[in-house]
Amino acid sequence: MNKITLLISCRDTQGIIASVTRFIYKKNGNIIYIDQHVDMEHRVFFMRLESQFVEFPGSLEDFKNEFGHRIAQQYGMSWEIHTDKPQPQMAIFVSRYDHCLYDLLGRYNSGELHVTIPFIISNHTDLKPVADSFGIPFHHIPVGPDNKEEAEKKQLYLLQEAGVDFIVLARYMQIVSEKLINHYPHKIINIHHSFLPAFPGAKPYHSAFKRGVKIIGATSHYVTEELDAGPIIEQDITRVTHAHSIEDLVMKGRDLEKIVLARAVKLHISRKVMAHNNKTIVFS
Ligand SMILES: Nc1nc2c(c(=O)[nH]1)N[C@@H](CN(C=O)c1ccc(C(=O)N[C@@H](CCC(=O)O)C(=O)O)cc1)CN2
Repeated sequence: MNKITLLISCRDTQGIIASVTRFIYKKNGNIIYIDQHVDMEHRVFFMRLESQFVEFPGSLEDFKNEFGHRIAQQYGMSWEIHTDKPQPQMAIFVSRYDHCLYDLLGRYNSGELHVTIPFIISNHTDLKPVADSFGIPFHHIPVGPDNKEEAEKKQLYLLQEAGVDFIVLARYMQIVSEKLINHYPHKIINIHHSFLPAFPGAKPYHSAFKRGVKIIGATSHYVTEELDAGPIIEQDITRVTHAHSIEDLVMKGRDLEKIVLARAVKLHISRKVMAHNNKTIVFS
């Protein structure tokens, strides 16, 4: 069975759903999922639709061209059509912390993540044995104050050569540049180890401990140039008390980071996230 996932956004007006579903119907598609949201403040309409086809009507390119000319242009839509095959290519960037990397590779190994991981990139060599144990190529690209541009050129070459679709920063402790972000707009997913907007930056657990908070959290967001300020995809929290040391906060936080990052990555893979005005619509 052929399945497509359609994501659209456009100025809100009457008849959008009717026009789109009629087009799918005329192409003998069976709609198996449909959800929509209207940003009432900005009058913007968002929709996610999945349709199955017993026999896909011609080529995907022809389908896209016809949808573009007959429907999307009429409403001034931004739109994407995705198929389940080929699986998206997901690159992982990591530094020295291994908990998110192990979690993602474990889920990948058990078939939970419908992606292909072509390689892992790191600015340190510490986690190469982890990559080796899962049989995934590991590229060590050191990053220092004097070679950030050169390092990113190497990263971009590997990413483009492998046809990478999106990047996961699994506790990658380097600021990525506008150049890399512009090549992958809303396609770089970071896990930040705090309940944003509280405690951005490299040492949130220390800041949380010093502040004496009673709740800590983790946030997964799309990366933008501004540090830890991109559209939030997923968050979660846990309660802490005066009795918890910084080390306790770090340990409790790690579990949250793994869960939140995995949820965000799976939502992205399922094409259930649409970014708009530095926020996200996350379909169920
Ligand atoms: N352009 C962006 N790059 C990155 C983001 C982001 O939101 N936008 N998130 C970070 C991850 N991160 C927190 O989640 C983070 C990573 C690193 C730092 C930091 O201050 N790094 C120092 C160097 C630290 C080191 O070498 O260990 C630096 O780069 O000068 C803060 C927050 C990933 N990149």
